[in-house]
Amino acid sequence: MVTFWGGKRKTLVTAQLHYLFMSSTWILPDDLAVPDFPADHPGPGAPVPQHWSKCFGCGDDQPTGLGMEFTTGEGLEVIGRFEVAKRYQGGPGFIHGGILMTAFDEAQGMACNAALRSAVVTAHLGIDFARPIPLGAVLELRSRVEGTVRRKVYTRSEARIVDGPLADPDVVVGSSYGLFIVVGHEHFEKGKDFVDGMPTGDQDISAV
Ligand SMILES: CCCCCCCC/C=C\CCCCCCCC(=O)SCCNC(=O)CCNC(=O)[C@H](O)C(C)(C)COP(=O)(O)OP(=O)(O)OC[C@H]1O[C@@H](n2cnc3c(N)ncnc32)[C@H](O)[C@@H]1OP(=O)(O)O
Repeated sequence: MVTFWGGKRKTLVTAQLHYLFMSSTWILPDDLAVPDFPADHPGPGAPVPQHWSKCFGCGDDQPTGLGMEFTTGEGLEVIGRFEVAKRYQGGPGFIHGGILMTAFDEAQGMACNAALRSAVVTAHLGIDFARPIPLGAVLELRSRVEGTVRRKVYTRSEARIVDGPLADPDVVVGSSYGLFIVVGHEHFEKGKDFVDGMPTGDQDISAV
């Protein structure tokens, strides 16, 4: 904790500095329900299909997208991977923060879908940028559902560099928490006039 005087009015300003643990506080509700493990869960290492082929996060028919690929992990964990392409640059040589946030959004949405078998949309996302992430790094995002309250789904995710420059699977380079909301197919009805393609796989969920 650091206290100092600042500004023309000499206001007392108190700032808490997190030198050691760069992570924000995210308080889960007391009435959180942990979802049942799906009876037909394939076990660790199974591919988790894209949810929509035009999706910027996971679609294989989206050339400018992240092209994230997902597999199941232990329990309800979902593991996503992508390589930080040069076009995702923010500061010279490093990933743009918004790209990392997009990856966390996608990864936690996929974890909701795998655990609950329901469509979800993002209501709130938080992110901690713990280390600079170089271009060419292969990022692995491990995400899970912490629990649900009615239609609200609370999630967590951590990113590590597992291949390429600065790879170290023991170092968390970023982390995120999310609040997703379970929605019905009518949610996507509003988008059907703007869709720019047709589903290309059985697993595709889109507005068409
Ligand atoms: C990109 C498309 C994704 C396609 C997914 C296809 C399905 C595949 C399935 C799965 C894979 C997922 C992979 C996708 C990954 C990417 C996901 C994205 O980036 S989604 C795009 C960004 N997000 C939006 O565009 C939402 C825009 N917002 C809305 O449409 C509404 O606000 C919505 C649906 C979130 C809530 O509206 P209401 O009318 O249905 O429900 P109300 O009653 O307002 O909220 C329900 C509960 O949630 C709380 N809530 C809602 N928003 C909140 C917020 N921002 N912060 C805190 N609480 C919030 C409320 O207080 C309420 O809580 P109480 O049950 O009463 O306790």
